[in-house]
Amino acid sequence: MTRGQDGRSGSRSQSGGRRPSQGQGQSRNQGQNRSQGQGRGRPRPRRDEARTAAYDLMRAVDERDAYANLLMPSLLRQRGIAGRDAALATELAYGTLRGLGTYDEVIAACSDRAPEDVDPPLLDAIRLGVHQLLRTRIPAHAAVSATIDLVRLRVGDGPSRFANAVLRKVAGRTLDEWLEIVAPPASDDPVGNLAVTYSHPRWVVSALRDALGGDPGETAALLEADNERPRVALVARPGRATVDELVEAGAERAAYSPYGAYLPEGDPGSLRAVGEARAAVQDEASQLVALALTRVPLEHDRAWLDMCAGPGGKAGLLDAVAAQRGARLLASDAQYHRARLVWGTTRDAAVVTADGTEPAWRPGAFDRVMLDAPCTGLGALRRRPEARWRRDPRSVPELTALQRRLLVSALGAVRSGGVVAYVTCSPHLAETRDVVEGVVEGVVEGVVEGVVEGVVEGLVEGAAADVGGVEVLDAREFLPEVPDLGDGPYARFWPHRHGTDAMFLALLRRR
Ligand SMILES: C[S@@+](CC[C@H](N)C(=O)[O-])C[C@H]1O[C@@H](n2cnc3c(N)ncnc32)[C@H](O)[C@@H]1O
Repeated sequence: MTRGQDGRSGSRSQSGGRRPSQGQGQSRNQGQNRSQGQGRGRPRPRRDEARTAAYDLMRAVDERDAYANLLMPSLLRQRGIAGRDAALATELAYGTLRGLGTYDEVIAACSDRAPEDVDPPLLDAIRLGVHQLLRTRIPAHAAVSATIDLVRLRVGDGPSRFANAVLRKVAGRTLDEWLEIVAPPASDDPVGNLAVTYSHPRWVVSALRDALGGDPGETAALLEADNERPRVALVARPGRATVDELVEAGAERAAYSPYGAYLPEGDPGSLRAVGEARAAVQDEASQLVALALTRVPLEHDRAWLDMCAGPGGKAGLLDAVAAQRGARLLASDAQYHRARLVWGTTRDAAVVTADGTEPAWRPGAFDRVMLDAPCTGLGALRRRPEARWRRDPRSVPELTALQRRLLVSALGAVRSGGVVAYVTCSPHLAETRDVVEGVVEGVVEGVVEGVVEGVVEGLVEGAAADVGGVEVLDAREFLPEVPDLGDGPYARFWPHRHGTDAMFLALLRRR
């Protein structure tokens, strides 16, 4: 996994070039690698299935842009790795991918070469070793020798000497001790300090901090939560499954969503309700933003639209609620293969492939519209271990322009008095507050004029701000069971507050 310029979480100059003196860093590991004799007569390297699988996954992420969480299950299955070995392989790969921003700083401090000058296959193996040394209870000698064997098998004998030298130095200190050395002081560079400490790109730290109002303590809590593996959340689609059914199958009732449950262990696909698409894996905040849209009282309530529906998580829930109310959902996505997935999550909905910015429906046709907009996904970093390094801040302006156009189109699709939910799984202010305020103020660059009659100026402040053509509802009022959703009128979910993805919800009513 390479980190681009913008994604870099720090550099040697940031950490002031502070290097541990030679000889330091060997106490914990001294002599532990003697069995790794050099040169001839060296024992053949042993292949460790869990570590090899973790390493191969990291290489696939780097070389083929693979998604770790999608590839890992099939890789484990193909190799017949199960049980504790599968858990170890997954923990090592995901943990290393998440932590590599920190680990590269430590590697830089232990080597004459900057990480970007190290051959990527070798660098990945060293990162895997550093993760074991600094974040697991694997004994140092086992972590080092297993990594050296891995390097010899996958990269070569020569590079194993470099890896050995680096890892022996790394092993001499704890993670906290290394952070004292490699993270820039918070007083000089608060963003850099958080970026190195919690292994996030600087620009992501800045965006998340701004979204949290600048509070450094809360930003740290969020970044820490991003490094945890999320619990498996389930939704029981109403009228099709019940939470009781999921609880009987081993799940625990969710804290907030009336349709939610958490599965502490096991494969959710093995649950009967999930196999029959009556229930599904779905983040609790995703459930709640969809429910909030359905809870806004409307006199006439027949036609619902999910404008960016693929792969169909929210559409599955909206479809089930609509069926209970005698309403009908149209689920649409610009991409055919994404729209096709919605067939699997819905029963009664009509599903089409359509570009939301060029509506395939007549204006004002719908009572409720869900716009779950394409976004940077900065709120779902827990789910994809490598995602934080892949996101590019240069994509933000392009995304926000699309989000504005889609929101204008969504407001055009809803009838007078109808309601639009604008949702992102990103808390970035540019993608959330600024998009809504921009559209409400009528500042929409490059949008066909007149798509939405009556979208007029007005600043969104406080609860239920009335802004002429569009009324911004206080979204929190439709989620009374959830605390700490922010100052309104939007609802903001956070991993460190709610145990969910960071998700943004604005509810807009056409006048
Ligand atoms: C955040 S995802 C939606 C997730 C979905 N609502 C769910 O809960 O499973 C955004 C979706 O928007 C779609 N999309 C992107 N641009 C679009 C456009 N111009 N019109 C319609 N859909 C679009 C993408 O293909 C993607 O499936």
